Amino acid sequence: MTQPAVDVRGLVMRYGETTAVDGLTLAVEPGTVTAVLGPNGAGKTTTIETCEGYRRPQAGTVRVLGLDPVRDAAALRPRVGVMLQDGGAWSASRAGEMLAHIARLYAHPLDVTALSARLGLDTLGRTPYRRMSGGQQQRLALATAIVGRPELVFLDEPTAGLDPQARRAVWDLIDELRESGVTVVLTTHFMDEAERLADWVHLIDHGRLVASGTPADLTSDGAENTLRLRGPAGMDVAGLVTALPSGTQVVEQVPGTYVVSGCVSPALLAAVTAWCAGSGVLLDEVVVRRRSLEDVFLDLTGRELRS
Ligand SMILES: Nc1ncnc2c1ncn2[C@@H]1O[C@H](COP(=O)(O)OP(=O)(O)OP(=O)(O)O)[C@@H](O)[C@H]1O
Repeated sequence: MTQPAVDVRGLVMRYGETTAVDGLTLAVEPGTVTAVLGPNGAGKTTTIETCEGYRRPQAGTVRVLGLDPVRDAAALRPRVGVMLQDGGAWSASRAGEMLAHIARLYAHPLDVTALSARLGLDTLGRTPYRRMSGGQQQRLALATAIVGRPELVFLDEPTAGLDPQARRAVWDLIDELRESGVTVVLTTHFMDEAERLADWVHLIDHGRLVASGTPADLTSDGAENTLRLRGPAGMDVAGLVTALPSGTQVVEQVPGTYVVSGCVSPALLAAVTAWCAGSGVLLDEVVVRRRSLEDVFLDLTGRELRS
């Protein structure tokens, strides 16, 4: 196996009595977009900040591009882009100046004018950072993370607070980063975003890894997808079940709405429609509902609110 871009082993991080990260082990394959997901307080930011070299592991090891993020910070700085949750910019700085200044620190930066236009920062003129909207500050933080053409970029909630247009622009940019071979590690609370962008997902809770895989693996793993039928109320559910592969269940949830659960396959769909044809039943609607990443997330981390 190639050397992971990020290699976290047995990481433990505590704040006083609180164990934020509790023996976490995970790896990020180079060239992938990897999403680190978890409920509030799961330990995502602490883990990412440790990978960025802002915190020293209290136990375990962290390697980024094969290097120690604290000891080898100087060697990693030109190779790793970082987008923090709260930008960390000087309040009087202007978007264009700040981006141009940061670009000058790198040997082969992206074109600042083009990047500003892509992220809608080109119209900000002399607006100081403190007067920018949250979404503008967020986009500037993303631009500063990638302007130096990093090999690896950490994006902490890159689309939090963005409107739908800006969100799409950020998604396109992340797609392009992947296409150009950049490794992207991102945290997000938007499950549709993770499903859309990530090649790989690590789900963490209480500072530990609870699941890992591609979005497709996670949503199909042991999952019972469902088929939802709408038709006449009071259909012969018992008769339908006998016509379907063993293990399939059918429930009339409310009159006229039926949920068929089991292994949803083309054969199951054909068996349902064949039974309907044989029984003279005309369905109004047949919907295949696949488990989403959000279903997996809620199943694994529970539905109660986190503080
Ligand atoms: N500087 C700090 N001092 C004390 N406790 C902290 C500090 N930073 C984080 N914590 C605690 O550590 C735990 C993990 O926090 P962390 O910010 O890493 O989680 P997270 O998964 O990023 O959460 P969120 O999704 O809300 O951003 C939480 O219980 C949090 O309250």
